[in-house]
Amino acid sequence: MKATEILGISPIVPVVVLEDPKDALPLAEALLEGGIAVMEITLRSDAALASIEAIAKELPEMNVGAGTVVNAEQMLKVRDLGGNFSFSPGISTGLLDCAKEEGIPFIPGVATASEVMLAMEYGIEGCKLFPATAVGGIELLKGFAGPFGSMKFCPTGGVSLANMNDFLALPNVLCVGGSWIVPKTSVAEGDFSNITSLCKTALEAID
Ligand SMILES: O=C(O)C(=O)C[C@H](O)[C@H](O)COP(=O)(O)O
Repeated sequence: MKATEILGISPIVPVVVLEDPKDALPLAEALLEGGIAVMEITLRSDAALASIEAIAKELPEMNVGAGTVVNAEQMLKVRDLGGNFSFSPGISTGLLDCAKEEGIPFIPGVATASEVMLAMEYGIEGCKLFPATAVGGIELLKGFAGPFGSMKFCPTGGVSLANMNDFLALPNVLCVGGSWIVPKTSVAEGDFSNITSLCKTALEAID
């Protein structure tokens, strides 16, 4: 699947931190029940890789990938475990070369015009804007739309129910990423039905 197709699966990409792989399947099921069939599990915890593996194996209807991928070794590991894509908070030639050589769907994080141009040199059509609100948010995306008319974005970092529609209204935004849809406390308490409700609330609130 191309990176832009991944960004087209759902208007909201949940950014997930899991502390225990046993939470992976119930969480993926809760998101699917809430209408969201894509999830980014960040490699910030020891549980991440096992969680990606479990979901890829047991729930093929969920498009699961990794976030916080910062080197090629991680990108290959994610692919080997069945992960469908890699998101990174940033962009590097090490990651770009690996994704290109191995045909791995890769959504790099960008925050400047030069980083967008580096992505374009590698044929990338969809980037994460990170950290979206801190680097200029809506105004920056409007600015990028001029010189980089064909580049699509997934703003992430500071996006929430309150501002998601401002981002989704922009023609160069395919989806938004956010952790608000999967509160750590709900996962810790096993309150997966709350996560399903948060998905439904967010999807219904899209203009
Ligand atoms: O880990 C990555 O790959 C990242 O790019 C970082 C996350 O996407 C943001 O930390 C989510 O931001 P919030 O929704 O504001 O919590």
